[in-house]
Amino acid sequence: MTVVTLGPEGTYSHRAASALADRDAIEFRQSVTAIVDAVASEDHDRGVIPIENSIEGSVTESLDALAEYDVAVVREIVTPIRHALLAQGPGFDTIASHSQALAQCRSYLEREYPDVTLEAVASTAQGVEYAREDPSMAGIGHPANADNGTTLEVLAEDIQDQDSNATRFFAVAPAEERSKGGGKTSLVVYPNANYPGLLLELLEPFADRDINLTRVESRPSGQRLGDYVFHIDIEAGLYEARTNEAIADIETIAENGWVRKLGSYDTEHVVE
Ligand SMILES: O=C(O)C(=O)C[C@]1(C(=O)O)C=C[C@@H](O)C=C1
Repeated sequence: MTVVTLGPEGTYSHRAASALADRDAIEFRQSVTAIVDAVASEDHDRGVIPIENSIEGSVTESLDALAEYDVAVVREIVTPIRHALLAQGPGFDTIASHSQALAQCRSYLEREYPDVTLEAVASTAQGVEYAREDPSMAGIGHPANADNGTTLEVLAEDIQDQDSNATRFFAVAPAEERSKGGGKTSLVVYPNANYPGLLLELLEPFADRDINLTRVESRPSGQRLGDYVFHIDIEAGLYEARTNEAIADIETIAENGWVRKLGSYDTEHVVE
């Protein structure tokens, strides 16, 4: 099985992808959209993308890619995120990392480095690679990246704003691998409508059947201001009659738009 995820080597996405395949079966892309595209066009069997962080919330590029491409979600991987500050030495003037990682360390950075320039780059490991090439830069990423090639100094560890920092990743697969088995299901709903009580109507079919929601997120549809796509995760599988009844109700409400069933899956917690 070949897996594609966010590169270069050493990203948190790479660490999560290691739960699915050996290191030599993992390839890298520079963006989440490119990963989902590679799976939708069946260049790879699986893609691993970050979905949501406990401090910073949704990874919006991932949600938008799931609304745009027809792929299945086949597994959820939750990992702790513990960031370190890596550099050739203390004489840097710029800190580069993924925007999510910079945001997860906001308090530390404001307190310790209020005058340093923060630069958002494609991934944490990319920021660390810049620090490896340039003594005026530091990177924020997993501390294991210090020894990837040349050795960088670990200037500080555990710099995330909360010790409990964790990110949820989805393993995505080609659409025909969509599964009905699993304790959770993800849906993307575009009602293409706007009237009082629409969101309430969309959620009632779950409440009526005692189905717990684990996430509701709205993203702009891109069509017009105030028009939304809803990402809904529920604690029930597509193998259950109540899930299919609730989805049938939602399909009626969204008759002028669309409902995408991303599939059912189980959650795995990866500690390291
Ligand atoms: O840059 C990385 O290392 C990633 O895998 C991306 C990402 C994200 O997009 O949330 C993954 C986990 C952390 O929350 C920080 C960054």
